[in-house]
Parts: sequence; C-alpha cells; structure tokens
Amino acid sequence: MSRAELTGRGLARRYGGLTAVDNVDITVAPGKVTGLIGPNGAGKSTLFSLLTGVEKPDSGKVFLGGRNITRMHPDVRARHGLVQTFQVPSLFTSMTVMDNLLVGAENRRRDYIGGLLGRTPHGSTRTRRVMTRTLESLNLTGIADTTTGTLPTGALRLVELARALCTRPDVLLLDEPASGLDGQETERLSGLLRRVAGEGVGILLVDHDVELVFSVTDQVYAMVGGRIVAEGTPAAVREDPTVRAVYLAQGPLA
Ligand SMILES: Nc1ncnc2c1ncn2[C@@H]1O[C@H](COP(=O)(O)OP(=O)(O)OP(=O)(O)O)[C@@H](O)[C@H]1O
Repeated sequence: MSRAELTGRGLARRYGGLTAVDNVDITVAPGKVTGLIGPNGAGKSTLFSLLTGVEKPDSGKVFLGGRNITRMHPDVRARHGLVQTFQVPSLFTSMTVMDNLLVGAENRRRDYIGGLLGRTPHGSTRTRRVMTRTLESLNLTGIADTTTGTLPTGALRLVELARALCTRPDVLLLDEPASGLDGQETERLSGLLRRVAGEGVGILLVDHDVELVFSVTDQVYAMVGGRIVAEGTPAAVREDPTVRAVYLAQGPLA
C-alpha cells in the first residue's frame, strides 16, 4: 500500500529576534526512517512542532501526500495519518495500557466516526488484532491490563509508541523515543522502527542518541543554528566536516 510523503518547504519560525528554524526543506519518505540530529538549541524541536502542527511557521509550507496541511490542527493531521509521540509521554494515566491503545486505535478517521456513531464501542475485530500484535511486538502483552500511571518511564515510552502505531499511521514523528529506555528496550525499539518502516510507514526520528539515529535511519538531516547543514545517508552525514566539528567537540562521534 502506498503511503503519504511528508514534506516541509522553506519552513521558518522566529521567536522575537531569534530564528529557531531558518528556511528548512525536509522530506520524510514512505517506508524510510529519517533522522534529525543537532546539538542543543539547533531547532529540532521547533521544526518537529512545525511538522506536527503544534507550532505554525512564519513562512513556508507543510505537505502530506501533496496536500497543503500548514494550517491544519495537530488532531486533524493525526486523523489524516500524521501521528506524533512526545518527549514527555502523554497518556491517560488512570486507564489501562489496553484502553490507551483503544483510544489511539479509534482516533483514526473511519474508526473515529464509527466510534462517534457508537458502532465500535469495544473496538472492532481488526482493531483488537492490531492492538494485540502491537503489544506483542513491543513485548508489552504482560502489562496490557496495568494502570498506565503506575509504569516506569521506559515502559511509558513504549506504550505511547504502541498507541501511535495502533492508529495505523502513514507518517510517524518520534521526539526522543529512546530517552529513558535501557539498552534492551532501545534495541527492541530499533527493530520495531525498521519493521514499521518495512510496512511502508514514513518515520521521522529526533533523538539525542546519535548512534541510535545513525544505526536505524536511511536518511539523516543535521541541523545547526536553525539550518540544515548536512543531509544524506548516515555514513555520509557522519563524515560531514560541519557535523564532525559540532559533534567531535561534544564527543558522541569520537
Ligand atoms: N517558545 C519559545 N520561545 C522563545 N524561544 C524559543 C522557544 N522555543 C524554542 N526557542 C529557542 O529556539 C531555539 C531552538 O530551540 P529548539 O528547542 O527547537 O532546539 P532543539 O534542537 O530541539 O534543542 P534541544 O536538543 O535542547 O531540545 C533555541 O535557542 C531555543 O531557546
């Protein structure tokens, strides 16, 4: 099934005198994991917010599958298949893991309307299948009936990702999904991202763990001072002189 491509063209966002995102072009292609790296304050979160719709650009446009979605609210974007996870997981803490997934699964156009009409109060068979498979793939089946608020950070992140996957997204935007995960959980996350991309979903991964980004992505954008300073395969971006200068000073590419 062919999925929608997400593109940002000429995106800019200023905060007073500071240009946080400066004329950025970015593409998140279907079936690929695209990475976004950069030092603190580079503008990654702001660019991410412009793509999700949490922030509006001062100039430039965002397209999903060729459709201009620049003025579309994040919730509406989500129902069109553009789904995000947050730096701080945003889950219903008093609900079980399974119920959180059900909300995600039904917050997609067709199921959403069906839900409003009362047609899928407990989730359709297909929805349940998607939820069960997603829980299994993240090794979360054992906590399906656990109240979400009682879980540690690593598990919360994986549950949030599971909920996003249950919406059957076209494009998945992940902000720091590995933060708070241990080595094993990070490995499981990497495997899952490759598998999800293999099913045709476009993924944008923003993470401070540059080794994770380089190991799991097909394409990387490096940002410094609001601008894209390098883009290409992980191998090419790793060797880029500007990227090396920025990161060698900080250590992670040494
Ligand atoms: N709401 C805001 N108001 C004013 N300045 C902001 C705001 N949001 C971000 N900035 C500034 O814009 C610049 C880019 O910030 P942004 O958070 O996008 O960078 P980042 O690459 O995500 O950094 P980090 O890796 O530390 O999260 C920074 O100088 C930041 O201080």
